[in-house]
Amino acid sequence: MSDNGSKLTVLKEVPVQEAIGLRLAHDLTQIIPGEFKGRLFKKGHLITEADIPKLLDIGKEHIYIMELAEGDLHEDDAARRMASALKCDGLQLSESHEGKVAIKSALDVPAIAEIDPAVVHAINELGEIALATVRTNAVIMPGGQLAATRVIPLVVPEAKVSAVEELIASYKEQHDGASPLRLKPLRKFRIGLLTTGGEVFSGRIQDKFGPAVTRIVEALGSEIAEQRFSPDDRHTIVKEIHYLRDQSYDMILVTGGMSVDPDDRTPAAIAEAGAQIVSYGTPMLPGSMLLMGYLGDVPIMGLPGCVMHDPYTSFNVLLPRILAGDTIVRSDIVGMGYGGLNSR
Ligand SMILES: Nc1nc2c(c(=O)[nH]1)N[C@H]1C(S)=C(S)[C@@H](COP(=O)(O)OP(=O)(O)OC[C@H]3O[C@@H](n4cnc5c(N)ncnc54)[C@H](O)[C@@H]3O)O[C@H]1N2
Ligand code: MOO
Repeated sequence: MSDNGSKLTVLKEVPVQEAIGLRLAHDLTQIIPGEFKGRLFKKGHLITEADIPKLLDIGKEHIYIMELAEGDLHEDDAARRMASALKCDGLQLSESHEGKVAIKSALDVPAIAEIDPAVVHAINELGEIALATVRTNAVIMPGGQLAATRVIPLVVPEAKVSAVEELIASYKEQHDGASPLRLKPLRKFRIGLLTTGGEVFSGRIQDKFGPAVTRIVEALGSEIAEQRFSPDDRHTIVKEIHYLRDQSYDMILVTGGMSVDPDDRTPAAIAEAGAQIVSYGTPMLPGSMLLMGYLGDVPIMGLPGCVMHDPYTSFNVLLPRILAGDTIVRSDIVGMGYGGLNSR
């Protein structure tokens, strides 16, 4: 509440029994663990006699009646204004709900988030307000949420929200109008897949890698255009990589033979095929034996066995970035170790 010189926001506590005919000043939440969490009453709801036991059930013996002073903002309006300042092409805002506005993807394809952490910190440094975001490079599916705004008290000085708007405006000014919060859409790649391993090539065991990689790739809107098979023979692997390159696929994936056995030929074959190796080995677990390289400008990856069975590996981190058009460099790989342990 702020003193604007003339009038202060008035919050009057009224016992619920005396509140019939009055309007609620904010959304009221009910939580029944395991069953329900959400809005029981909406801001502005006209209280009736039938509401009184429901209000008592959620622990409300009093409600607020509010007269907002000029220069103060209701939590819903403050959250909406902050979210509007952050909105740009590809984003949409939810209605305010219990004082919160969600910022979501408006794209019809998956995307990755690009967020400037310094701006997020500067906004949260102001106090009494909250901007929570996902991390840069998080995958956001169509309609998925990447951030939310809220203020902490029921009422904040408008100056607080203006300060947020100014921080965002000055970021946009310095970045050609780009918001500190944006999405990079994923392109649809046609991918060539080479599955190595004598035990699969000979038919001793059934291929489990193809279906696993297909699932991951398709979930991001791309496709495995062709799958080839090879025994653990370096020359054959090189020949098959060249075949896939000659089909002009957008990316080449090679599975199996990525670790330390004598039959693990894949890393050497990828190098012999002419790829520039960005890194063989990735400081993330699972997924440490992953190889990242480029054959000309075509990304090529050697995928270790864990990709077959582990739901989140270094492949899940790098693939979306490649589909978004990022070129992976060594510092990207090095940076994956911090926070890169997904213990099972
Ligand atoms: N002593 C060490 N052991 C392991 C290391 C290590 O550094 N030192 N690395 C571990 C990591 S990390 C991984 S991941 C695994 C697997 O590495 P590879 O990519 O070399 O996998 P393979 O040896 O080719 O196969 C392992 C396992 O998976 C089966 N497989 C392979 N491809 C398919 C397929 N297409 N369909 C079905 N099953 C497949 C294969 O038959 C083997 O049973 O190594 C750790 N060990
Ligand atoms: O590369 Mo392994 O792929 O860490 O489980």
